[in-house]
Amino acid sequence: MPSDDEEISTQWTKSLTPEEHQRLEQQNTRLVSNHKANTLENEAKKHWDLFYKRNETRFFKDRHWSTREFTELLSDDENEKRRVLFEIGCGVGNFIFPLIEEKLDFKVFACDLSPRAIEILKTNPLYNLSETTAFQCDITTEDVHKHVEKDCIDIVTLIFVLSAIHPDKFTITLKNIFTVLKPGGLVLFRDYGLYDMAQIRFKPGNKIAENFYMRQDGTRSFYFSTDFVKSIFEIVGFEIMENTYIHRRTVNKKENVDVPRIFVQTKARKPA
Ligand SMILES: C[S@@+](CC[C@H](N)C(=O)[O-])C[C@H]1O[C@@H](n2cnc3c(N)ncnc32)[C@H](O)[C@@H]1O
Repeated sequence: MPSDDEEISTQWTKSLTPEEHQRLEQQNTRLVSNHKANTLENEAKKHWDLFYKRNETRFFKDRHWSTREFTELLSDDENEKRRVLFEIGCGVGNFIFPLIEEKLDFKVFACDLSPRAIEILKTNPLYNLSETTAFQCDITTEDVHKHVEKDCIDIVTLIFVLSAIHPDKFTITLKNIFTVLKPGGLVLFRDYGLYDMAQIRFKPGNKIAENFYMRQDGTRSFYFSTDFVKSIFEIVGFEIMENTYIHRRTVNKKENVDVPRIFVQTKARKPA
């Protein structure tokens, strides 16, 4: 029986069944209007803030897989200078607090579009125990440079965040990240993969653009192929170190849930 944690990494995405193909075709019969799409873009901050008002810390699980998947977060060099980590789209801290609990020796910057997420994150007792600076910021704008100097970050983590951003803004987002990284610095990326079950499940009326959808709560989600991830990182000047699909099963025996998920995981480097 697959466990909740089982992950297989591959170079391929799934092939679609005829029914899945038909569902994806049906999504094109009714697209989100331009007016609605523009409103969603202008109100992205409001929708994420309402998300955290409703869910507080209850929605995302702590990411306890991070050092297993991203061994770059571990360092065995005791003489190394303290490294600087920047968690972008940190939400309420499900990625960074497990790292702090594991006593990884980082100075941490963390930002999110939602002011409420940052407020909640700051109430976590681990916040004051660590050298963490959290701030509200839209990573698609140059505001980030008011908080973080250029060429100063060793590792940027971007975990299920780029998918929430309009694809027209992927390049500017990655340029902002490139600017704050030190030469030789890394981006660790995980996000929703092409043909993930959540993509196939969308009904007509929710598709905004190719592989980009609106959820019922007004937040949005993009589904990435590894080729697409490679192209957007390389346009900005990153070197791709790893880029793969992750096939995972989410299993909850009590609730009789056993669903396949597809993610993309990428490691990219700013040239030294
Ligand atoms: C799916 S959540 C992931 C949260 C966290 N990274 C984790 O793994 O638990 C996506 C997060 O991205 C944030 N976000 C969306 N657009 C953003 C933007 N333009 N700039 C910064 N954060 C953004 C949202 O507020 C939300 O907290």
